[in-house]
Order: sequence, then structure tokens, then C-alpha cells
Amino acid sequence: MRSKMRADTQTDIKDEPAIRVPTLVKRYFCLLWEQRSMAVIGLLLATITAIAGIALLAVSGWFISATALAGLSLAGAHSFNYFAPGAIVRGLSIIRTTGRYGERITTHEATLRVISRLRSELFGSLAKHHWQENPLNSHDASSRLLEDIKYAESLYLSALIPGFVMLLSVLLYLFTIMIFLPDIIVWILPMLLLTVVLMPYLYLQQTLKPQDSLHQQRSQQWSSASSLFTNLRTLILYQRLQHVSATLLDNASAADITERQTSRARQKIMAINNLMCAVLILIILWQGLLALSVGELGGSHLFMLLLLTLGTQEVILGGTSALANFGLGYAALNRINAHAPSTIQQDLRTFISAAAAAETHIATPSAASPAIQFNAISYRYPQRASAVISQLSGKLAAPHWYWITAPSGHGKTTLLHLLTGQLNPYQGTINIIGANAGQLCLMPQQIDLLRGTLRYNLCLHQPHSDEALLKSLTLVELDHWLRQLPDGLDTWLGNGERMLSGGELKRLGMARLLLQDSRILLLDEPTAGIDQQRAVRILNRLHQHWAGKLVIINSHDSSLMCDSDQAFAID
Ligand SMILES: Nc1ncnc2c1ncn2[C@@H]1O[C@H](COP(=O)(O)OP(=O)(O)OP(=O)(O)O)[C@@H](O)[C@H]1O
Repeated sequence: MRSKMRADTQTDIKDEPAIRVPTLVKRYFCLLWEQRSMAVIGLLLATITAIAGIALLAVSGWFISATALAGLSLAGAHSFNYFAPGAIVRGLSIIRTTGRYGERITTHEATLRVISRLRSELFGSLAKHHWQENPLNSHDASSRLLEDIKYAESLYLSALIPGFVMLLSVLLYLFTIMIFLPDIIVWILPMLLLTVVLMPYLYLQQTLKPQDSLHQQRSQQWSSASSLFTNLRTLILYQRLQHVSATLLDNASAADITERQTSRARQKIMAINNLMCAVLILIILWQGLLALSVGELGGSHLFMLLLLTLGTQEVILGGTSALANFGLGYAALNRINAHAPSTIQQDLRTFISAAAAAETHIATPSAASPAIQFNAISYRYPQRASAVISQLSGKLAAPHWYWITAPSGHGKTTLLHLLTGQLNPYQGTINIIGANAGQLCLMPQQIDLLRGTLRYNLCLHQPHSDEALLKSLTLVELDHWLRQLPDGLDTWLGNGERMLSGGELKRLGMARLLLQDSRILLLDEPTAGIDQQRAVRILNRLHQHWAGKLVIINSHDSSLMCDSDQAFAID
């Protein structure tokens, strides 16, 4: 059963040490493996494009110099074969152009698929698990996650591809040099090792060292910016806007300074690498001229080798940052691992293990009438010393309405969160009968108004006809209120727009619930702020509308109970 699995999962988290660093990295590579055909095609196209680009430069260098040499004598000009090298140059430029387009399409598509899966898994996991257990600052968490996932993009796109292309190009370059000038390998091998190994390593150092503080500064900046916009009205009322804006500017300039310093250090390394590549060209020129003077190398071949070096150098410079990009992506995924609540880490482990993936499969609803059975469940908030719910058992079954009764602060809301799976009991089991997770719906104590139209606030991304919306509003007596709205269902609500009274908000919450196709309905303080007569009328209508369903209510006002309703005491 779903809830049994929840309880088992909880034990897992406790037994295992905090998540191993590479779990999210593993997940990233699992996702990349799922997209392997596209990723490999992208890698091949990137390689073909780079090699075609280098070859194009080298062959056209040879062609131009050979043509020029042939043109010096009339006989040579007549006997020179212009056609074959011209066709090769044209062919290479076609390959390079098509390869580049194909590479962009495939590599970006593969990255997009991997990253969007990763993002939806992480955010889905955050949304699914209740943040009460793992308190998170939502601004901070989301800006950190977004920033880090952005870095993760670079793992394949800006690290694996340019790194692979660079290594392959360098090997081919060495092979070609060995054919024409085998003696100079002793000169160029150390130079290549410096440019391909040492420089990327130094670049990585300069990138990673300030990365953590830069990341912290940037996410702090986004988090304060987002909280400034959210709290704009309060800040203006209390005349604190200027103060908060000044703090935001300070945050931004601290991050800018760190970024500028990092960028300067990296530019220096790139400049040194450029210099080393220039030395490489000089070595080729020097040794090539020596070989030319003793007749071991033709003039056009020397020109070809120079341009070959120039082309390879471009690829090497492009790959210098590959190692650093890998480090950035790896560090970002590590950071998410370290900061993510244990529930998300558990989800990631579940995604990775195929067996567990089967376990998450949502059970198909049976024809049985809906019920919830819980056996000896206990729950304690991580921040509290004592349990809020201890060894609670019971069975709540349709078609009844159950009113949870207990004094304030004795765990009524906590029980609803346990039943909906937002919290996990650390002991005991909860079995949902006759309904799947999507058919169990909660009206929370605090109704959040989303910034959008009334229609958007009711539908919450599900299509509903205007008639259905009107019917649900009528059942909760919001039809008169609707008629007063300037744009009816398309009137904007929310912070900074039209606000609702406390009682109206509760009724909007009930209207939302009425639009859900749920078999089990849980309502947390649905009538708070609503006058008694209206509350009785609305509850009577809901009784008729939800006949046959399991309804669980948390309310302090037990005078609203009907004769057929049952009380469920948790004390
Ligand atoms: N995230 C949390 N962290 C720590 N303690 C919490 C958390 N949420 C609730 N509590 C505590 O758990 C206890 C039970 O809270 P709960 O909201 O379930 O009570 P309740 O019976 O619904 O209260 P009320 O009738 O006032 O709404 C309270 O003492 C509350 O302070």
C-alpha cells in the first residue's frame, strides 16, 4: 500500500547516512544515458564539425600555397590539378556547416530534455513533500535550485563535448605532425601537455575557488529581490523600501566584484594559453623552415602544418574551460544534494533504483468504497522533543463525514497532513482504500490566493467549463460576489489586485475542492470566519454533493455536525 511504503521509506532515511555526494550526479548521468542516442549523435557531430573545420583550414592552406607555387611557372600552372583540392575544400566546408547546425540542434535538445527532467523531478519532489518537516525558505531554495540547475546544464554541453573534441583533435594533430615532421614531437608534446592539461587545471582552480561565495551572493541577491517584490506593499507602508533596496544593491555589488575578480583571473589564464599556442606555431615554423632548407618538407606542406596548428589551437582554446565547466556542474549538483531535504534525496534514490521506481507506481483505484485505515501511527516534528500524535489507530470509511475533535494544538492538522501523505509517520501504517493519491484532496487551513484570475484560482491548471465554475461558486454562496466582479471569472485576484475577506477565501477554498474529482476529501477549518447560518447552509449542500464520499473535517465548531456525522477524537 502507498502509505505502507511511506512508512518504510521513512525508516530508510533514518538508517542510511546523509546522501552520498554523487547521487544527484548519478541521476544526471542516468538521465543523459536515457537520451544517449541524441547525446552521442551530438558528440559525433561536434567532433566531425571541429575536425572538418581544422581540416578545412589545413587543406585550403595547402591548396592556396600549392596553387601559388604552381602559378609561378606556366608549365606548373597548366599541369596543376585544381579540381580535386577545390572539391575537398568545398566538401569540408559543407560538412562543417551542416555539422554545426546538426550539433547545435541535437546537443541542445539532449541537454534540454535532461535538465527539464531533472528540474521537474526536483521541484515535483519539493512540492510533494511537506516543508514543515524540512523548513526551507522558499525564495532561497528556489533561487538556489534554479541557479544550480543552470550550472548542471554545462556538464554535457560545455564540458563533455568540448573536452572530448579537444582531446580527439589533439591526437589527430599529433598523428599528422608525426607523418610530416616526426622529429619535432619532443618539442610539441610538452607544449601540448601544458595547454591541454595544466591550463585547464589552473582555469578550474580559478573558477571553483570563488564559486561557493559567488553562488551564495547571487542567490542571496535573487532571494532578497524576490522578497522585495512580494512584500512591496508592506515595505512601502512601513517606509522601509529604501532601506531594503539599499541592502539589495549592496548584495548585488558584492557579487559583481567577486565575479569581476574571477573573470580577470580566468582571462589571464586564457592569455597565457594563447601565448603558448603562439609558441607552438613558432616551433612549427622554426622546425618546418629547417626541414624545408634540407628538402625534407615542401613549402606548401609547411603552410598546411601552420594552418593545421592554428585550427587545432582554436579547438584547444575552446576546450580550456571544459574541465572548469565540469567542476561547476559537479559542484552545483553536489550543492543541491547537500541542501536538499532528506525527502528529496530519498526521491532521487528512488528514481535511480529501478525496483523502487516500480514501488512508486500509483495503485489503480479499486471499486471498494473509500476508506482510510491507520494503525498505531506516531508522529513527532523534527524540531520538537515530544510526539504530536502517538500510537493513533482508527478506520474512517465512506459514506460518513468525520469531525476530528481535540483541543487546539493537539495535532488535528498534523493528522490531516499525515493522511494526505504530506508528512510521514515514523511509526505505524496508513492504508488508503478505494482511492489513489490523485483522488484524495485537502482544503488547507490557510487558503493561498494565486496571483491570477478567479478562473485560474479555481481551475489550478485543470480545464473546467464556466458552468462547472459557476455551480461550485453557487454551492458555497459566492455567486453574488462573482456578479459584482468587474470582469467576472476573468477578474484578477491576489496580492496587489483584488483581495478577499477571510470567509470569502474559505469559500473559495471549498469551491476549489468541489471542482476536484476526489473520493476522499479532507477539510481543515473550512468554516472559520463564516457566519454560522451560512456555514450550515453550505455544509448541507456539500452533504448532498459529496454523498457516498469520505469526508474528514477538522473544525472547532462541533455544533455544525449533522446527525449522521461522526466525531473522531484524537486525544
Ligand atoms: N512545523 C512544525 N514544527 C514544529 N512544531 C509544529 C509544526 N507544526 C505544528 N507544530 C506543533 O504541533 C502541534 C500540533 O499542531 P497542529 O497544527 O496539528 O494542531 P491543531 O490541533 O490543528 O491546532 P489548531 O486547532 O489550533 O489548528 C502544535 O503544538 C504545533 O505548535
